[in-house]
Amino acid sequence: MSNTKLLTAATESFIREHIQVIEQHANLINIGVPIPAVHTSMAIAQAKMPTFFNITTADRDGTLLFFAPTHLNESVNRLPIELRNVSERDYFIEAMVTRKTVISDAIMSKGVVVEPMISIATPTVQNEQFSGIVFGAIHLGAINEFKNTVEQLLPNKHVVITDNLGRTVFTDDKIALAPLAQFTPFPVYHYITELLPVARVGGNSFIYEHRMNEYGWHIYVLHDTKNAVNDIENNFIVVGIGIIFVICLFLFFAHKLSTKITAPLVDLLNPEGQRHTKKLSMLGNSKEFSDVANKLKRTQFLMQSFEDRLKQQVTEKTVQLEQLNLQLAAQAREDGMTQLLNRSGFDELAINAIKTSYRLNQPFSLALLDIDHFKTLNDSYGHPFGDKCLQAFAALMQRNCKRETDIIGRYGGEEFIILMSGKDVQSHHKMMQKIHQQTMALSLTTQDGEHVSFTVSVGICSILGNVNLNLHDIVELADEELYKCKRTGRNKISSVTYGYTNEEE
Ligand SMILES: Nc1nc2c(ncn2[C@@H]2O[C@H](COP(=O)(O)OP(=O)(O)OP(=O)(O)O)[C@@H](O)[C@H]2O)c(=O)[nH]1
Repeated sequence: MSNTKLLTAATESFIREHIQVIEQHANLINIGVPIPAVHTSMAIAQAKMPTFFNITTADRDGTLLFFAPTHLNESVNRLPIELRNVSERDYFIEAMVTRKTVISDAIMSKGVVVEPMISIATPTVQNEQFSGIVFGAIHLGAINEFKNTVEQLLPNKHVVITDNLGRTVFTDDKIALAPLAQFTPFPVYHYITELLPVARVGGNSFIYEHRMNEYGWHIYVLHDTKNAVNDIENNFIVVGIGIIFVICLFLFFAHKLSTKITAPLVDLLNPEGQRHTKKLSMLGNSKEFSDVANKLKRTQFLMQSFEDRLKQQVTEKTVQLEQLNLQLAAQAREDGMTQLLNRSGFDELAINAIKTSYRLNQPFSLALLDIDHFKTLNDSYGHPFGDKCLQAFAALMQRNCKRETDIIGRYGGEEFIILMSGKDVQSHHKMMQKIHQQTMALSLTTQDGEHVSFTVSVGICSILGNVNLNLHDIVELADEELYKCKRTGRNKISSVTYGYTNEEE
């Protein structure tokens, strides 16, 4: 039961209890019990119920007839008539008119005792005529019933009870509200509590609960806003931690569940094979699962085949590319017209061959061969014929220089080069003589059917032992010999030997 409901029930039973006493005595009068006996009973009742500071009878004009406690009767009788008459009081008038028990608003008593009070008035009726009232004044300052209830049930809360006009009937000791003080809380709303009404009492703010009892009294239970806000904030933390805990728990179980589902699927894709068997059985052998498993296996198989095919294609392409690279490299070193090495191709091989010869202390010769008057050939028979001569001369060289160690190249234009290693330099010279003679014997037919021959000049540089000359030096020396040939009439061989002898032929 809520706080206000409890208190509402308590106030109702409090009022009912007091009504009963008043109505009992009115009834005694109504049924004709001798008045002295009724007065005696009233005095006893008042003594037993100290919240009644008096239980009184008045005649039909409102004049007080009897006053309990009886020791005040004399004082009452000495009062001026207007103070001994209650005919102007609302509770008297209402009881007279309605012929029913009336509970007054919270008012000040008058007469011998002036205190805040609530009057319970019951009309008396004799010969069906209104004959007066029996009424008891509840001393608001002496209400202790609720105090105990409040202290026991609501130790940290405050209670305000008002009549139906908002005049204070009761407050606990901690609230500084005088009896009869007006208490009509005007709800303002707190930023945290938002929807909870907040009342201000004596400069303090309280969140309040409100209820009205069946007699029109208002019951307010006040909560200190600081405590209430703290309570709410604490609850926020507790609720927040609770929510986080629940989320964590949910995530944990969600993870467990997802792992339980996905682990066997992942395991299915594991090429190690049968490890999934146990996990599969965890899920049961449902048709859906075996469908998924089969599809995954099929996908895995397709992926594997695709990967294998891809690897094979990559390997094939790599080999093709390597071959292409070799071809390109070879082409880069080759003279397109004669298929001999070009200058850079020749240099690359010749440098290594020279180094090897030096290391092995082997003799070697380098010869430059230049077709004589080649320009005239071109000019006389045309450039294509010139090309034909170049190709024929290249073929002639290749036919003669068949040793593995012979390196032949076209060094530019109509100039050819050959490096001969091993054996003796005489054999190199003989080889050049052979080429020289065969060139003279070579006869090429022009487009016009004319037979044309040409000659070649040859400059040779032979090296015996390690003379510390590099390719460039040796080419220059051979070129000097070639120049000598050209200068002295062409169609000649001139040679120089380093490390042994210098000979001109
Ligand atoms: N047909 C043809 N001619 C070329 C090629 N490369 C260079 N020539 C020509 O070869 C000729 C070389 O002429 P020159 O350097 O004066 O030499 P030459 O006429 O042989 O005179 P000498 O060497 O002094 O006997 C030039 O006319 C070039 O145009 C080629 O690939 N094909």
